[in-house]
Amino acid sequence: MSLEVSSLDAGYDGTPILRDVDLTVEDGEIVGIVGRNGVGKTTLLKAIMGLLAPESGTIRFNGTDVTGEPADVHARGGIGYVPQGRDVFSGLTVEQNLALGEGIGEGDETRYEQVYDYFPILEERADQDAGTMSGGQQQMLAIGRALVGDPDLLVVDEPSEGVQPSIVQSITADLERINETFGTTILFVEQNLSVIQGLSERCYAIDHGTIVDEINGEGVADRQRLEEYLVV
Ligand SMILES: Nc1ncnc2c1ncn2[C@@H]1O[C@H](COP(=O)(O)OP(=O)(O)OP(=O)(O)O)[C@@H](O)[C@H]1O
Repeated sequence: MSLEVSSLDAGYDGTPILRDVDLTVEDGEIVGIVGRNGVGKTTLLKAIMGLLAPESGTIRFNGTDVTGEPADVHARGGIGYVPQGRDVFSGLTVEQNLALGEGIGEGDETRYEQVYDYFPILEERADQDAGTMSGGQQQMLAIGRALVGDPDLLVVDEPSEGVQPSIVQSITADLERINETFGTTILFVEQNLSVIQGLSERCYAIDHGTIVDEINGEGVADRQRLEEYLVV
């Protein structure tokens, strides 16, 4: 698995948001994208997912140019997406929500078992409407739904948002375990310092639609350096 974004420009209805974004994710890495509200983090993930057509630049997945390909092509090619706000279907059961992920990738029964192993609460609540679950449980469901499709790359938009602090840590640990056990590469957006520090091996800071810093190993442990790019 490899993801390579080069000189990417993207925006909405002619309003530029992302400018000249370069970013790479190597096989097996966990890479974070950090930055304040409204700097373009979600826009970047949408462009990577094919939900927003770039103005210019290229997105390569496993060496293949996928720029401008629609989202379902990205999904079938091995990129799973956990959108901001999760987008679970409240009126569908947990199991029905998971099944939506199956249609996308090459999921099979074994994947369900693995997802239920990771998130036992999803098996316990399989027949309940997703809308009856807490924010944290819905986040687990959204991650589970992406995993059912057996992605090589999991793209996660603000996993801590709307999740109780006590559950944030467990979701962080789950993502780490998914990376270790399945070898799933993870690219995530986050503003929560402890999640960023707990999860990222490396991260990019984004401001006004541009990558302004690339922070490696020791830098990730440097709270002050990260706080420059976050609201504290
Ligand atoms: N669908 C849209 N149409 C027009 N403008 C948009 C749209 N979505 C986002 N924007 C604008 O693009 C800019 C970047 O938004 P984006 O959601 O990518 O930021 P973000 O860093 O993910 O912020 P947050 O952390 O609040 O989600 C903002 O100015 C936002 O108002």
